[in-house]
Amino acid sequence: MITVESVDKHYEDFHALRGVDLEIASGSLTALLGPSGSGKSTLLRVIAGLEVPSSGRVILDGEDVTNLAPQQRGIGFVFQHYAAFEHMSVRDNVAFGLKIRRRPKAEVKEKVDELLRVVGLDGYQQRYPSQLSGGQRQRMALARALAIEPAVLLLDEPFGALDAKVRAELRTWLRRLHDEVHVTTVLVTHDQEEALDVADTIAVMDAGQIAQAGRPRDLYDAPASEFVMSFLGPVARLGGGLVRPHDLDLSLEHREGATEAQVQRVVHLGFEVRVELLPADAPAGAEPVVAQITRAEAETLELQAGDIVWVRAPLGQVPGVVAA
Ligand SMILES: Nc1ncnc2c1ncn2[C@@H]1O[C@H](COP(=O)(O)OP(=O)(O)OP(=O)(O)O)[C@@H](O)[C@H]1O
Repeated sequence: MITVESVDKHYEDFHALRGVDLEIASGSLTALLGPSGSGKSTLLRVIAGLEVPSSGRVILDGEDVTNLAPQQRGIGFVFQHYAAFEHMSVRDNVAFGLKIRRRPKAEVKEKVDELLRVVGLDGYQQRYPSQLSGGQRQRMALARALAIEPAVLLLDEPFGALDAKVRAELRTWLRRLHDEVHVTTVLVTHDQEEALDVADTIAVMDAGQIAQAGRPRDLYDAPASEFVMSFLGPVARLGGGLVRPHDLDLSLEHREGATEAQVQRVVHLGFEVRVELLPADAPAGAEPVVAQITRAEAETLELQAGDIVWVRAPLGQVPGVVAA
């Protein structure tokens, strides 16, 4: 268990972390999610011991480590741009931490082979980093971080520099790797899809504070604020409140609680259909309200640009009120 207790971090006159309290369960995969500058990396670096908090404590498995150096914390770290030893083979890169700890040769070889299998780089032992793809380099970085059997694995946008397809593959892979090795993992990301896909707990950060922490589903279904709601997925603003586009209900007749709107555009996205609507009471120049409906619904309604429809939030979810 990692406990972050009332942590503040000031950089001269900038207040980067503001009273952060967070509990990270042993064996979990927790994502720190938030916009650029919200303090994700700073919090990760405080947990790692690369930054000393201005006040507050970091407790690892019951031990106050606030004043311990990073190498005394049993932590593996992977950054976005991994600095590999370019003149060393993949085997030697992964073996590095074990050799420093003067482990017997046979044990090192066995361990490195096992790790390279786990990260899907078996057979790459003799290659050099320059002969690997970006995704393979990051997997080698993970193998290297895992080699010392850290109590905690900290990942700062580890796939950030890679293209979207490789990122998606690697996060599926990371999830499976985590299921296999169960090391307590904290992942920094600004990508909500990545966090929802991979993490079992998400802590959403906003301006140096934890806006909300919990299971991905709970955050998605019961966001504590408009900030959390809009950060975790698409939103539509209707009658002053936020709703999910797929929760909007369209009909051709007036219904209780519905708002009259004109269809601006109907976009077919395969299975789903996006309907851009302009509410009758919208001020001039307002952004359209986007509703997401199924193809079958769109066919039943026979929607076309220019049509008048009635749109409402789900019953019981009054626009203007966000679940607390
Ligand atoms: N060494 C430093 N000196 C001064 N200010 C800093 C320092 N490191 C970070 N900051 C500031 O602290 C704030 C939080 O930075 P941090 O890197 O933690 O954000 P982040 O959420 O990880 O952002 P990103 O997604 O862009 O990496 C930023 O406004 C940043 O400019």
